[in-house]
Amino acid sequence: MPILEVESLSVSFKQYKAGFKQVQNQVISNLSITLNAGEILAVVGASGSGKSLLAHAILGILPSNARTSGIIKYAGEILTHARQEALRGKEIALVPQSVNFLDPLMRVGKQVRTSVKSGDAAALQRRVFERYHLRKEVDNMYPFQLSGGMARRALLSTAMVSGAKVIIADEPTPGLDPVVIKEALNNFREFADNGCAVMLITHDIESALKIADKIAVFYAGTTVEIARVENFSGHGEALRHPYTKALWRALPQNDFIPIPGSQPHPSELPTGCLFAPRCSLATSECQVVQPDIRELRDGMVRCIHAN
Ligand SMILES: Nc1ncnc2c1ncn2[C@@H]1O[C@H](COP(=O)(O)OP(=O)(O)OP(=O)(O)O)[C@@H](O)[C@H]1O
Ligand code: NI
Repeated sequence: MPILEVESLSVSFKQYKAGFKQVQNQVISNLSITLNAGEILAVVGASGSGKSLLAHAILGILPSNARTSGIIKYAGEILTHARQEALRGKEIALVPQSVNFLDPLMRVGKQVRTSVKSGDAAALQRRVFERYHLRKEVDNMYPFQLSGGMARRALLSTAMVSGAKVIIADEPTPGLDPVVIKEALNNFREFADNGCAVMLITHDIESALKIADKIAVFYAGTTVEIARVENFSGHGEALRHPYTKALWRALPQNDFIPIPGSQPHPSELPTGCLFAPRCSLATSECQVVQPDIRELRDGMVRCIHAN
């Protein structure tokens, strides 16, 4: 059952160029994604591909100069701004990419306790801190007294005790030691197995493959492929999009060959397929219009040549 649906989301920012010329930078284009109850959907893609902006669009915390179009639904109903505000931190929790989201003036134990909606807040907070190896002294510390890794564990704790149905975790693990990473990933899996859902935004495809059900691959502000994790095997024969195949082959345990070229900047997106300038399959048709995302072999792909 879909718990969160994003339909044709586009996000752009007005930018001023030299000579006060205004341009509209398209940072997310026509993006659709569904998150089902019981599922972990990993979102992977290069830096600047729009992953955090998608998270912020779902939570309704995009900067005020962002212009958006498209529909986001939660539990089948449209997420209006008022509903986003009412559900934020309650039914939909964010593990933010930046540790600056912690309140600098509140002791971290208290911050975590205030996000508990039902049950014994003090006991839940201590239990989650223990799980993430945060000692008793940490309860009374202020964010500036924490290391980056400790702050990240406090942010994870906040989402875990919130009682949310959906957790959107934006790069939750960098800087954490492997034991804590494993703990956090297991927590996400348990959370989903209890009928909730997780969107796990990460650069770490290998970790994502261990716990996720599906992987959405982002490129230049849109999804090029959504595939089940089982498709990531061998030489990537079961994958659909040339970019996904190339990402898979670029992993150290595979061919470890980087993909030549780089992702286009939002101010200079190609008119046709966004990946065409780097794609060995590109034909003249690919230069004309951006392909729609379509179903293919129990997955989704945005490429006219994929079969
Ligand atoms: N407030 C803003 N104004 C203008 N452009 C922005 C703004 N915030 C983000 N962008 C641009 O939107 C694009 C997508 O940014 P986003 O932060 O979503 O990327 P990301 O995929 O999360 O990257 P990373 O992996 O580095 O976290 C980038 O090109 C970024 O420069
Ligand atoms: Ni990001």
